[in-house]
Amino acid sequence: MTRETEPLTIAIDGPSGSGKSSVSKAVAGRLGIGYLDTGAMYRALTWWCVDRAIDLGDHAAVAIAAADLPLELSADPEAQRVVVAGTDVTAEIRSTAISAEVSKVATNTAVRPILQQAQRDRMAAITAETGGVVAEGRDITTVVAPDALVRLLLTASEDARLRRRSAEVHGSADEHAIAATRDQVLRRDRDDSAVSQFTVAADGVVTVDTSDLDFDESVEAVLAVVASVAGHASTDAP
Ligand SMILES: Nc1ncnc2c1ncn2[C@@H]1O[C@H](COP(=O)(O)OP(=O)(O)O)[C@@H](O)[C@H]1O
Ligand SMILES: Nc1ccn([C@H]2C[C@H](O)[C@@H](COP(=O)(O)OP(=O)(O)O)O2)c(=O)n1
Repeated sequence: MTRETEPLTIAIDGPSGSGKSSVSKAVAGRLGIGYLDTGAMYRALTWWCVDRAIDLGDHAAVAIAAADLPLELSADPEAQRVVVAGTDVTAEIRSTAISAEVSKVATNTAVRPILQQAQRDRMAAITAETGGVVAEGRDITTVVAPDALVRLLLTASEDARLRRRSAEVHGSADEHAIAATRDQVLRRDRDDSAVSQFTVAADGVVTVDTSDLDFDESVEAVLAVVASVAGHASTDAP
């Protein structure tokens, strides 16, 4: 298979607020391939455990819930929908309450191999359906899909990440809003770093620093890496 005909698997990792989800969705849309938000799977499992009153500190019980998680996740980058046991939790899994708890689930080492295998299976199914996939998270370039055709680490300064998340969640990037965002960005990254390496690019992984790029420039920078590594051009003009 030549690089042009090889399935277009793109793995993107990075810390909170680096732009992984929004940039990955736009890149998948421009390339006409599917999208997998692996963080949404950790969030959906957290929601499911809270809903069923499973103690997040009970590692074995959370792992059993992970193996049985009745999750439906859309692959369409323009219409993301997360459904657990028939309940649409697309918005709720982004709530501050779930953001505050999700690292307890993501750092459970009995849970990770279960979700990582589910993510590999999902990547294969999306690739079979659309010819490729953009999968993003914390360990996609290193553990879930180290053989992906294109592997990228999206980074941004702490300041830029706090400002972005603050504007997104609180509609403002003033001092108070930023202070209220620190837990969901910095504390969570610190906790999540215990189980994944997503601040330094692994061998063969290309770093794209978006600190001084706006959103559209970030999308173009990622598409340029895809074109240089895989020889794929995007299908639409911006
Ligand atoms: N390069 C960028 N410049 C400015 N804002 C950005 C950029 N990339 C993403 N954003 C915005 O920052 C917020 C967080 O981005 P998101 O994609 O959710 O990050 P992550 O998935 O890495 O946590 C979103 O509101 C998004 O639109
Ligand atoms: N592959 C992944 C994806 C996410 N996680 C963890 C890290 C985060 O705390 C949660 C939620 O991830 P998500 O990507 O939604 O978080 P952000 O949008 O970057 O704030 O899951 C992980 O450990 N491994």
